[in-house]
Amino acid sequence: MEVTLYEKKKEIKTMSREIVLGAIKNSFLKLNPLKMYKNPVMFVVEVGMFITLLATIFPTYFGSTYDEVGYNALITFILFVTVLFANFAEALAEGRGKAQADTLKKTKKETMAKLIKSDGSIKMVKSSELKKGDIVLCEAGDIIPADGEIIEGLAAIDESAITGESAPVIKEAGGDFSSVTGGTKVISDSIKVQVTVDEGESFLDRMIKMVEGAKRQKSPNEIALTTVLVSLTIIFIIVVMTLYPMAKFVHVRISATTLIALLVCLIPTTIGGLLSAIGIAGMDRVTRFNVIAMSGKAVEAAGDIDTMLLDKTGTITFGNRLAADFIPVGGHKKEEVTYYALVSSLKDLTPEGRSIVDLAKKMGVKVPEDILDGAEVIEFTAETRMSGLNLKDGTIVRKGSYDKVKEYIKEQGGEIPEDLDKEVEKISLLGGTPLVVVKDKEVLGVIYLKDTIKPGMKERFKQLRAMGIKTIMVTGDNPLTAKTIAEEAGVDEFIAESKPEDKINVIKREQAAGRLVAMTGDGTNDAPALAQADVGLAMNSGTMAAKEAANMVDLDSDPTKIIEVVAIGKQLLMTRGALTTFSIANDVAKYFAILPAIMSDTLPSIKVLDIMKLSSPTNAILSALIFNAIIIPILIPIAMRGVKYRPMSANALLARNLLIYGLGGLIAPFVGIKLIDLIISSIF
Ligand SMILES: Nc1ncnc2c1ncn2[C@@H]1O[C@H](COP(=O)(O)OP(=O)(O)OP(=O)(O)O)[C@@H](O)[C@H]1O
Ligand SMILES: [K+]
Ligand SMILES: [Mg+2]
Repeated sequence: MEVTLYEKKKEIKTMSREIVLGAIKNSFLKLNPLKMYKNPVMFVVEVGMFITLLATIFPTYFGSTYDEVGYNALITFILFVTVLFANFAEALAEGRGKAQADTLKKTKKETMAKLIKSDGSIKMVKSSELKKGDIVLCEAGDIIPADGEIIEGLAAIDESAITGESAPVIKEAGGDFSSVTGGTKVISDSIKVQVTVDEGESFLDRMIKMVEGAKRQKSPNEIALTTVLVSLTIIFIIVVMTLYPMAKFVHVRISATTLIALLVCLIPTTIGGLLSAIGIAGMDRVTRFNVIAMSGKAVEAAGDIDTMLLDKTGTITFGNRLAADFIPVGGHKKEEVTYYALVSSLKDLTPEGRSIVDLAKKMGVKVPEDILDGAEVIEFTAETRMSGLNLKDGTIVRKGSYDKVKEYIKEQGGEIPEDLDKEVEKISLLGGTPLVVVKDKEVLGVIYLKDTIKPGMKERFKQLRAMGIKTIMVTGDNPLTAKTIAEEAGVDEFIAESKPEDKINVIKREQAAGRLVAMTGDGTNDAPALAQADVGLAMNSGTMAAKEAANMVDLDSDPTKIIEVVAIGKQLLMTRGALTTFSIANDVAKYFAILPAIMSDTLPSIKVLDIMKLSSPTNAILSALIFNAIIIPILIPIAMRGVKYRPMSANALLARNLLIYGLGGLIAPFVGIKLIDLIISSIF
């Protein structure tokens, strides 16, 4: 099973000359101990370096002889390079984000806004002067001055500055596509926009802060791991310190420099040096998928997801549910149901409604020109699942979901035709959505709304199952349609005829069972559920409320991208785990490489342990320390790219990683140190 992980990745230059040069400069700036202490393991190395530096200048105070000044200087230099390598890893990871932030900042320039005053007149003001609640006019060619909701009109908007997608999107007042983002451009028509945020809190501001890492805080997982690394470091400091009196007791002289070299080899410098780079790079990978994550914690939570909530229409299916046929029931004629289906949809602006009008007109059905005069519009809501018109002559026309229409007919005291069930079932078994058409209290027939499952969904759900993630489809559609689509797409569970609040209940139920839940959504009524979910991915096309509640926003508005986000989160957790395993295994191996070499001169009995046969004790220490330093840059590509990822269960992954990174970590130092020793001994 292959992963589709990087398929859609936008090709952004990841490692430009500027980024590398900037990272080199920043790795020196990060040497400042006031910054360095935030990375405790590397801070210990830096302190060690200062001590060996002093031992180079005043050797006798530190148990060295004047003969060893060169050795002390060399150790100091290697330690310096070790710290620098670690800083470079972090700076490189940060650099990519900074480059992206710079591009975004260019988008965020001061523009002039057409503020509509309370008397209706227009005043030109600077965009930075706008406040929440202000109403502005945006016409073709204007840059939208602030985030807001369209309160009047419809326009084509170029959002490429933010999404990178050049095709314009249509935004209009009312519904789930009414939010606009500051910095985007109106291409045609004009809209009135109510500003929804104050200066400095806009979506663009949040994006810039996020990619710059200004908001980057250590995630709980990172903090926990740092605590483990610090504990290990403290243990090794104690071990190395007790080594001194022990050596003295058996008349082995060990200088402070050698002890520090030994300490640095033993403490987890590899993972200590790469830890923050792994986290930053993980977030960066999400960003390059055009998903903005509000925190590293959110990305990691995605890696731990147990349950994923998806809606049917638009996520699993294409979502452009189009009318395909009109089917009469109860002895009515096809013309009749087609006509009233058309009438019921004349003012229905949903894609479903518009497709009904299109199909009926294509079939040649016409309505009187004055039919809408004095008619009352009943708009579709997810709550009522019906829409229609109350005509001036008293005729009531409705269309809606099977269950709601049945309720409605019962209330009106009407009859349900016997053949309705059969027709509804037929459509549902095809995975279509049946809409029942009603005139007054009579059922006329059914509209067949056709929808298609996106290609490759089955594969994707299979991958999710392989990762141990349960998928639940939550849909407003009827149980039979839901069942058909659920089976065809291969989701694990489905909930049909659900109201918006059902989503939040499902999330709460799963969380109460101790599971971490992800969901995608775009509507204002999704906002509470997006906030409740551990990972909430909002669509950029959706409402501001949804975007604010979620902890991630997909700029491409592709609901299935949650699958990639989960994969990236898992990859981030795995990379951190793998490199931690490698680092610690490495340190254990180094212990067996160096200690026999140091001791075997004076303690011949230790010789049996000296399997590496290094050229001299001094060379053993130098080789180990050099290996310890260069393993950091060698692993930078893995830290940045993430370890190879294949969907499989957590246990299988753990076993695989222990094998590769644990065993690899044990063997690598023996090979590496031996090689370096061969080189050193041939030089000196
Ligand atoms: N324009 C409309 N007029 C009347 N009824 C509609 C209209 N659109 C949809 N319906 C009915 O309402 C139901 C619920 O619609 P809603 O959009 O809330 O959910 P859905 O799109 O079916 O499911 P999902 O939650 O997967 O998107 C639909 O299954 C359909 O029966
Ligand atoms: K180490
Ligand atoms: Mg829907």
